[in-house]
Amino acid sequence: TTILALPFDGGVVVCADSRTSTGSYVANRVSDKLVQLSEYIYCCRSGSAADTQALTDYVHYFLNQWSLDTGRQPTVKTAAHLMRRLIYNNKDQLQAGVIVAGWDPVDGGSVYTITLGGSCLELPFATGGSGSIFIAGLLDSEFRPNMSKDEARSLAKKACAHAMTRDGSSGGVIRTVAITSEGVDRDYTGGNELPFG
Ligand SMILES: C#CCCCC(=O)N[C@@H](Cc1ccccc1)C(=O)N[C@@H](CC(C)C)B(O)O
Repeated sequence: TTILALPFDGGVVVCADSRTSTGSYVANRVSDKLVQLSEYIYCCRSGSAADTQALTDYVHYFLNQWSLDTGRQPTVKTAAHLMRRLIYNNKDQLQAGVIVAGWDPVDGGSVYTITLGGSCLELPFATGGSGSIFIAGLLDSEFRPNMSKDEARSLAKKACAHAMTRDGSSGGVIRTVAITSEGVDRDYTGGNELPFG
């Protein structure tokens, strides 16, 4: 997997490849690793498909319940710490490396990475999954705060494409979601490969 989250002026773009693998077999070449946790918050999944599906189901449920009780939207920080608690408290049974990112009126666009051990770090931008090692330097050199939405989306796709080329566990299409106060806007690049392509 290759996942990343890049804040920009007014929001954040999240990005992922679409490969689920079991060894060298590609179990799903069109997976969706970008999961909506609440109206303006998304989770980028890496690690065990099963564990991260269960974790995002729980956090989505908790945030939805909280919004129904309070009539408010949760902050990204709240979503990230809910996720962190679940991962930390079950660390011996989970394989989940996730990025929680989104927009809220308190902090604007923000990004939290949660490691396998359950530590939660807010970062200027984040990348994760097996493919992230190939693009750490590219992003260090090319990421700038306060880019435009289109600049951030283009950089995300460029970085993800390089990782998908080099990492055998990443591939398929490049999915992105741009999250701002106006809502969420999803797209994908690639696809239409021949069935054996
Ligand atoms: C189908 C099936 C069985 C396992 C599928 C399955 O979880 N694959 C994992 C790799 C993995 C992990 C832990 C145990 C085994 C196999 C996978 O592709 N993870 C990608 C992200 C998830 C969210 C799709 B990525 O991190 O490469």
